[in-house]
Amino acid sequence: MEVTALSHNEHRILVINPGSTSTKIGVFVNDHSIFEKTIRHDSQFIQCFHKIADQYEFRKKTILETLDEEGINLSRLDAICGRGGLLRPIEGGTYTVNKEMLDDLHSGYAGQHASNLGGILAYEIATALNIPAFIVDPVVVDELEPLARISGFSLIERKSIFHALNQKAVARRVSKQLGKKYEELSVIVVHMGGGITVGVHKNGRVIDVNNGLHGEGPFSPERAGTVPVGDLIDLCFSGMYYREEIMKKIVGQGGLVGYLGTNDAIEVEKMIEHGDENAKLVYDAMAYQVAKEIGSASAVLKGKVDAIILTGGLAYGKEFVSKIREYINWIADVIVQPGEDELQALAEGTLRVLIGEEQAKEYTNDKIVHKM
Ligand SMILES: Nc1ncnc2c1ncn2[C@@H]1O[C@H](COP(=O)(O)OP(=O)(O)O)[C@@H](O)[C@H]1O
Ligand SMILES: CCCC(=O)OP(=O)(O)O
Repeated sequence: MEVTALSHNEHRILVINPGSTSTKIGVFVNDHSIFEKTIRHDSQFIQCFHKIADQYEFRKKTILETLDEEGINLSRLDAICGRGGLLRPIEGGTYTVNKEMLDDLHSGYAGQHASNLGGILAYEIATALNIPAFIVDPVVVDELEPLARISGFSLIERKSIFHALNQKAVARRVSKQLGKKYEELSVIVVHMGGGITVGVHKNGRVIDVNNGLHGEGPFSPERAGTVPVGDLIDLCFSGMYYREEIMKKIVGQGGLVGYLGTNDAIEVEKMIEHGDENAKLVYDAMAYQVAKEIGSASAVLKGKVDAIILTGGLAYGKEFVSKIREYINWIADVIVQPGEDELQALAEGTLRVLIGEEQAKEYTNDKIVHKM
């Protein structure tokens, strides 16, 4: 690749977004991408690792080899940023990767999710280069209103676990397009990927959102979402399953995977094209549940919704999007922003700190959370 001299106000940033079956990496000069690559991993190989953190050595080697092949000079980097992680609940922003954060990511204190590797990889590669490591808007960004925390069962509090990074980045982008500040708007952002989360963004804060990992909301390509609770309890105590097996059926093998054996919506669309009635019913049900969640989010905003934004991989599906639209068009304008731009969002969050526009926040592990 072409090597150019950096001027004093240019910052070169490596960003790392570990997903369940891929690691996306990018190199940015300020907020301008000069290299991006999705490294795919064999899903059966990945599943051999007992804990997410055990994949660290393998993913690090793959990243470094890829950068080397592309001729990227690591010594010219100024900072590294990873997508993090199932940590304890924190407010949005850019965080320095510190020891307390690393302890929680390594142990999976708040749970197992591929993004736990983001902070670990950023830290390990950055430390060898003597440069800082950050994470931006991790999946545990928690800005819930007190009202939204009440689950209805006094032993369990609702949690904020969602696609915070992409939801906030897309909401900021659309606000700009609408000629307003993110902090002035009330929007509903629907990220539809492996998991599906519907966030209520009011004046720059996500005041309510479904826990998209193992909590609630619509079912998704690989997660069950809300399930009838009494029946789930019966299943748990039926003696037929270990805890890990039930958890896997909810996260990873739930949703489309459970009904149709695939998490790939494109494959499901092909099944429907070939006349598979069951696939059509299940796919329609997923759109129906997403629409119901949007309706519920619009009630949180008392109907004063500036826009509904559909994003994530499933937003590429024209039929799927049009099904959702049929139910929710009456609420507000629907803006479709397919895919995600998480690498860009990581670079922008890091840059805000490097140029002094924001100060990096410090993570502390003094909050106790119910472990999963
Ligand atoms: N063109 C497309 N049409 C319909 N569905 C798509 C399309 N592209 C991707 N998807 C689906 O989007 C889902 C993955 O979304 P993505 O946002 O990449 O997930 P992740 O949460 O892993 O980042 C998969 O079910 C995939 O099949
Ligand atoms: C854990 C909430 C965010 C999420 O579901 O991410 P993926 O869809 O990338 O697994």
